Amino acid sequence: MSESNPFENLQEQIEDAAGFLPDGVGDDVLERLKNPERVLETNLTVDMDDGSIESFRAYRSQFNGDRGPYKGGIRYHPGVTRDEVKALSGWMVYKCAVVDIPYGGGKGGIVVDPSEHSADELERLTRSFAKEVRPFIGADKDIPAPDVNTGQREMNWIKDTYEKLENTTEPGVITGKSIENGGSEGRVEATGRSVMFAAREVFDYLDTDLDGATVAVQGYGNAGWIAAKLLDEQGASVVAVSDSSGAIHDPEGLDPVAVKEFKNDSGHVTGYDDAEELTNRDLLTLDVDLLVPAALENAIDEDIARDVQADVIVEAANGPLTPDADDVLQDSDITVVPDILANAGGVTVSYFEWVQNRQRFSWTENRVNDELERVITDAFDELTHAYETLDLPSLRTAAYVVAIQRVVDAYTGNGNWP
Ligand SMILES: NC(=O)C1=CN([C@@H]2O[C@H](COP(=O)(O)OP(=O)(O)OC[C@H]3O[C@@H](n4cnc5c(N)ncnc54)[C@H](O)[C@@H]3O)[C@@H](O)[C@H]2O)C=CC1
Ligand SMILES: O=C(O)CCC(=O)C(=O)O
Repeated sequence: MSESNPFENLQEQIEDAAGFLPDGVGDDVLERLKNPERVLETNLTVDMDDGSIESFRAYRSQFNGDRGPYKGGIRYHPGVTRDEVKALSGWMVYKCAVVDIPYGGGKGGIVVDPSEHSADELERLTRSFAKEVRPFIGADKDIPAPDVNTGQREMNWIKDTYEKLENTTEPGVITGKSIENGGSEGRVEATGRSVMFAAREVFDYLDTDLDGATVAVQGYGNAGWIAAKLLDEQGASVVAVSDSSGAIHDPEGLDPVAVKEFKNDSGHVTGYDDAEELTNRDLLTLDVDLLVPAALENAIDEDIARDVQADVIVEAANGPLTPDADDVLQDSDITVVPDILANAGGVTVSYFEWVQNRQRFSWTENRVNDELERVITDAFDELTHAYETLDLPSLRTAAYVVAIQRVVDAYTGNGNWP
């Protein structure tokens, strides 16, 4: 994986796109668009099961709140850094803007390898984080959600801690909860589902068929495995998948559900059936119709990009391509559907969860999925419209132009500028 700094990459993406805004944007506003409003950085001290105490660095970045409360997930990973969290919070701003949901962007992270801790230790760590961020979060302030290595369990702990400390019931303080705790139908599948919708829309736009297309998926967690399953249901053939253990390949097509069951039992995708094993790099350069990076940022750098053979990339992960890789792929006429649209299903259904929590009224799974489909297809149409009418260099630039314009309009509409 490249050492490229995700925060610098985010800033480069914003700067590049801002140059294409029809009315331009002043330098002072551009600085605001490129930098977080505030970052909480703290140390969590947590009791371990053996009686010792360990401390963990933790962050919450609130990047921009011009369009609504800060919104974004919480990541548990040993590689979390302040700059990574800042970048992820910035991508949330433009993601919420491109799908036009009324949120700003935020993101949190804790430097921890969850596989090295018991459930009790993770609960104490999560509740300690919730106590630390409590003054800054709330259904109208900042609404966390799941990201890498966090899910319903952690969201339930945060909701419970917050509500006890505030002596209230406020399920909308966090999304991605279990259904019994106020979660929404369809949230677990939402990120992978929007990746599938984005793939379907771009294949249609390019006048090619998703039915029968070959697909490689990097990362077999929440986003990757659901994308693989739903793409398979659309008739695509998922020929390769990977996780941090390595990659597996079957040119005849893998069964995504059977691979997931194997991973649930064994902890990894490698060793599945008699599938050929590949390196993680080999998976990224397979000759497939569609490549879905669904692991971490900077998975594809300039060097790997030169060897990519896929015709289309749909980004399930946040920031999986470095800007240099993006340039190489553009020169090779490989179409990239950017993360801020393709994986926006997660936050969109989080928004539906928040709306349901506020209304104290639950939607059916069909309603959630239908509304999600509408949001993603409308956003894809707006993006391709901007791409064509403004003659923009890539769909990523188009997504940022649409999104930045919305953030600037909200900021200036508040009477801030010019
Ligand atoms: N969970 C969600 O709702 C959303 C997630 N995302 C993004 O999707 C990406 C994945 O997130 P989740 O699926 O939630 O995380 P997850 O923790 O469920 O899964 C991550 C997967 O990536 C694999 N992985 C890690 N390093 C790898 C490598 N070098 N090569 C191959 N596989 C590798 C892991 O083994 C695991 O299978 C992240 O970039 C996240 O920010 C984006 C929007 C929403
Ligand atoms: O569901 C959410 O609010 C945010 C999900 C997230 O962290 C992301 O889209 O990267």
